[in-house]
Amino acid sequence: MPYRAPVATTPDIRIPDLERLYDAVRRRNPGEPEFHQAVREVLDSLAPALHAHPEFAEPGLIERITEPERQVMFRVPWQDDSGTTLVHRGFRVEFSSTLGPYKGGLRFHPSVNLGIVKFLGFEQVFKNSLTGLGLGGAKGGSDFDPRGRSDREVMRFCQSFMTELHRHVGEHTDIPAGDIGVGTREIGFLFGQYRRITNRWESGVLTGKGREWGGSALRAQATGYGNVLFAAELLHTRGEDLDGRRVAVSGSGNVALYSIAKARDLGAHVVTASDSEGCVVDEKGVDVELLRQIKEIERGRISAYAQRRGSCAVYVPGGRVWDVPCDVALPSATQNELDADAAATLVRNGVTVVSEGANMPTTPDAVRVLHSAGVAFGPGKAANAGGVVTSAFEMQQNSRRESWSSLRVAERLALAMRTIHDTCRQTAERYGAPGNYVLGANIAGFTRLAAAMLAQGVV
Ligand SMILES: NC(=O)C1=CN([C@@H]2O[C@H](COP(=O)(O)OP(=O)(O)OC[C@H]3O[C@@H](n4cnc5c(N)ncnc54)[C@H](O)[C@@H]3O)[C@@H](O)[C@H]2O)C=CC1
Ligand SMILES: O=C(O)CCC(=O)C(=O)O
Repeated sequence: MPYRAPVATTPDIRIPDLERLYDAVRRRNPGEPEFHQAVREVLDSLAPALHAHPEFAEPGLIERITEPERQVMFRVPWQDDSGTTLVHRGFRVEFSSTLGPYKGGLRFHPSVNLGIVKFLGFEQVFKNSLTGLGLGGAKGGSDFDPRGRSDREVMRFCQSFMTELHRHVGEHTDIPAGDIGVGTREIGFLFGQYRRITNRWESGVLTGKGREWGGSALRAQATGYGNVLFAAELLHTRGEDLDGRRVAVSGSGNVALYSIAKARDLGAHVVTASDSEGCVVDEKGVDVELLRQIKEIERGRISAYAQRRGSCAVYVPGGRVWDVPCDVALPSATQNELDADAAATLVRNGVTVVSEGANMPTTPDAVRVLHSAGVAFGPGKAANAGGVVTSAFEMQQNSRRESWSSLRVAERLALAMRTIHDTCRQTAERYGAPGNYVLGANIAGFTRLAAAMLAQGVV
């Protein structure tokens, strides 16, 4: 069903002028287009909620929601293997602690800047609220690129990063995890330095830890697994399932790898993967063990996959996976990787479900194309929430000194993804936009957050 964004134009003076609020956010945060985009999408969803709940129209509420509680920027000096001193920039944006301690990942990538971290932190607040768990929202990272660096260099960088970050984090304050460029290796180095500086075994200070030192079963798999479970829920609403479907996945990192593995387990045929230099098309179905060996163990490029896989796989330098015909598309690499042109191609080729493993991978114009064509669209705030949900399981295990089995975590993750799906679906219906999971996710996240903010006063 075509969806028209309900920007408030009502003369009802109790409803804030969302257009004016958006302009103010743009003015206060110049040069941060990703943050503007994330705020715009949420504000465009809110008019029905503000009409139904005049109490949420309290002056200043949306201004507070769009302004981080705290933004930390710091210098990260370190020495590479040749002894050269390099200086990077570190960030932690603690966006909201209304619903619990700040929670969200760290991204190490050359493109990281304050605006990127703010967009990710803002998204995280709504995602975490939508899960129903007691988690606030934050994000952090650095413009450091771990790619091509030795383990020792990554260790020295992480130690320097944590030497400043430790002042701001803690199991009851702010609990970082991984994101692009930050996996179990980086979390290990960060945790080691935190323990050394503070002289505390505080396992709950980071999630995504190794299994032997406080990590949860399935945390590494959880975001990809969760997104595939969410896509399956979207298919179920149409009386379909993943069995026998052709699936296109972008990326070849943590989220992409475990999306491919889970989709394959559920009988789907995954035919693509990519990195920032190109994509592979594998008509026999992506060999996830080979891909994992190349990307996670050898830390190589995806072109090596086609070389080693044989004639069924083709490497397309600079190619995009969205040109490959598929029933289900799972963008799992980075923001704004699926634009309106790619969405139109997917629609022409008969896609029925698009579910976001990455954060904000689909541009607003592309979402409009997909909605207009009746494609079921799962926004990242909902569809990739399995990662942070399993981080919350890790925190529960840490505080109780427990270690849950994979089966127990898998059952809880599946239940959480079903509940998040149903919450989005029912909220969209209740607020007059059936099938619009963007509106459903944003309003469900907003109403819980706004009610808690009103209860806690102006802070
Ligand atoms: N790791 C997690 O638990 C969660 C991650 N996410 C999101 O999922 C996405 C992927 O994150 P991870 O898999 O953890 O990171 P990763 O570092 O393991 O993998 C990132 C992948 O994206 C690819 N990539 C990066 N920039 C690209 C570009 N410009 N074009 C094409 N490919 C590009 C990289 O080659 C790599 O394959 C990000 O948007 C992240 O914010 C969301 C929720 C949780
Ligand atoms: O596990 C977490 O704390 C956060 C994961 C994350 O960064 C995300 O959901 O985007």
